[in-house]
Amino acid sequence: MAHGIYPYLAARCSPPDELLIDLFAETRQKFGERSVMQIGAELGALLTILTASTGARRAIEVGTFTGYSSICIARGLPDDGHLLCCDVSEEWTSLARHYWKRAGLDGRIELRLGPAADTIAALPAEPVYDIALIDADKTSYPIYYDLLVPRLRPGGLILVDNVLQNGKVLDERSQDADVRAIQAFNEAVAVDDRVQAVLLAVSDGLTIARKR
Ligand SMILES: C[S@@+](CC[C@H](N)C(=O)[O-])C[C@H]1O[C@@H](n2cnc3c(N)ncnc32)[C@H](O)[C@@H]1O
Repeated sequence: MAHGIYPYLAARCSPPDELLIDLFAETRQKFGERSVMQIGAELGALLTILTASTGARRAIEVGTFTGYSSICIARGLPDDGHLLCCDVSEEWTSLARHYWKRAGLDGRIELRLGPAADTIAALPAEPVYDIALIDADKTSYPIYYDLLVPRLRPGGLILVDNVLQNGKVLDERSQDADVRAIQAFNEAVAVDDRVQAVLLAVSDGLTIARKR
């Protein structure tokens, strides 16, 4: 992307509301540098748009942290929609729970604590999910993806965050485990004929894979 264009477009997306601004600030105040794990506001807006415009009713998220992405997805669901959140951290997700309540979304969101691969593997292998977000430990992305594809309805979307690794995916000699895992993951998704996929330069890179 041309130099300087990203801040321009990020500043011209619908801004986050007061609740998301408060969540961003409280995450930073409580968890310091860890707050960089939060998704950006422009990706948050895109999550709500994709969830709402596809008419999604059942969603699943791998990697919840303090809840920013989950709130954006849940806001795109209908009142009787359901989002299943998978994370390992009681501490980080306790802030998410607080904000789900404040947002009036706690009835729509369920949290399961534990390794996400175990949580997803324990779900029936039925194609019932309309939309999924993967945003957890990068080396496990292929595992999450392969567990999620059969659980997604035809036409459903898998969204995958951080697929550019701050541009480090271009370094074919990288020894960084996360970068190498994402490089391999991106190659595999591009030739996976179970889906139609596009890699977008939104935030740190977002893959959208639509199940055929
Ligand atoms: C990048 S953060 C997620 C950010 C979140 N989507 C947001 O919008 O704020 C990654 C999260 O993945 C979780 N995580 C890491 N390893 C995991 C695992 N094996 N199973 C489930 N969650 C895991 C971490 O606890 C952390 O909360």
